[in-house]
Amino acid sequence: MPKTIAINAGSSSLKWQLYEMPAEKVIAKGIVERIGLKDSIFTIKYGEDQKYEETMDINDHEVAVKMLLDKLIELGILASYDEITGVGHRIVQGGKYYDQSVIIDDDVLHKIEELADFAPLHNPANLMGIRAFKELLPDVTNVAVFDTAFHANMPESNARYSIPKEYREKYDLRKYGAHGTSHRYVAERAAEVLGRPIEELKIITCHLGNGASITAVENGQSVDTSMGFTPLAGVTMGTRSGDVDPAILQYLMHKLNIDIDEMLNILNKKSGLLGLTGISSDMRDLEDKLDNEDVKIALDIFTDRIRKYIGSYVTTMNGVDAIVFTAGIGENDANVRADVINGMSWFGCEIDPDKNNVRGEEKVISTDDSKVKVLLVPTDEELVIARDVESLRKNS
Ligand SMILES: Nc1ncnc2c1ncn2[C@@H]1O[C@H](COP(=O)(O)OP(=O)(O)O)[C@@H](O)[C@H]1O
Ligand SMILES: CC(=O)OP(=O)(O)O
Ligand SMILES: [Mg+2]
Repeated sequence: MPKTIAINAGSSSLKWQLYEMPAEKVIAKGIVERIGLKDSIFTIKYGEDQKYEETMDINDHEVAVKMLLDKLIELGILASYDEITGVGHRIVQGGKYYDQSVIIDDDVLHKIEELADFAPLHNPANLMGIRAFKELLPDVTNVAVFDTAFHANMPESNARYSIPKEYREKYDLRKYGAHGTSHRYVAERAAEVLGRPIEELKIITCHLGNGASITAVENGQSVDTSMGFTPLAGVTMGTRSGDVDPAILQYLMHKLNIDIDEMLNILNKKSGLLGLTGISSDMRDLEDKLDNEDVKIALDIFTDRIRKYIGSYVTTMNGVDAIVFTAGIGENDANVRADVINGMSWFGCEIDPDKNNVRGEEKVISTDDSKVKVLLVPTDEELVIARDVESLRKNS
């Protein structure tokens, strides 16, 4: 049976899942963390609860991929490399070029590279993943699945910034959004759970992971989303500021005597929950520290910004039928879900504390008479990637 690997490469990590297709069965999955640092951590989960873990120095993505392929054989998960018929890569930015997944050739590779400024934390890392697989498995089909694809056809009035037309046209300045694979998947699942055609629904999807974004989905299409030209915009995230007054940049750059790269590094990597608390970017490290005033305010900011985007998207769509929570925080954190929804009773939205007391399960968590349904839907970007690889591979 053909096997497909779905890859989500970050700057210092590589998450992957190996599927048997078309059965869509996960046969192994894992993560390589701390690539390029001392004591990289290599983990594989497979079979019935079996786990392989090793700590060693893994210098770059190619070494990580080589080790992954070797271990798949050593652990008997694969008999040979030839069993892998497709590799799918999560690519954050597809810019103006892509509104659907494509097989990666030299031109695609070049465009992903060209778009690095449109997703500086992500596209360069995604490229490292592609190059590593192309080097080690040169004959296998590689497919790019873009975070931006789902948002590519949003109404112009939502995608444009109020800046001079000449710059917009010359430099492709617009809202591209991100996490689209996840927003699309959870919106479709939510319609399924509610037993209604997605074409009839107005849905707001909240992808709350390390990066976080909110999307308005009408008629099954993304009509607006909180991330912008890059994934820095929108709600407060783990280390990213989300929306700020752009005049802060000039003011701080003068005060600190720093250049724009350093300024953006502060907004991308030192802000958000980490910057607000000075403690951690990880929600799990903050929730037991509510006696710390900065932590308390940071968590209020986190949920408040999400609630404001939801409110604005209710206006964008002139209504909402369902609000969906997903990703690391959205799937695991009942307090965040409750804090976001409590205070929205004015438009008929009420969470059921008992139903909400759950983790990672696909279900409705609003009260029976809540006019707007609230759902928890675990995302599965890897499955969407594997499906796209399989369909492009078959048709190529
Ligand atoms: N049990 C939990 N409670 C609260 N937050 C959690 C929990 N588990 C994971 N998270 C949060 O999820 C985040 C990671 O989400 P994830 O979707 O995996 O992010 P990414 O794909 O961007 O790496 C972590 O930063 C952490 O804050
Ligand atoms: C686009 C984005 O923010 O992705 P991630 O959440 O994986 O950082
Ligand atoms: Mg993610």
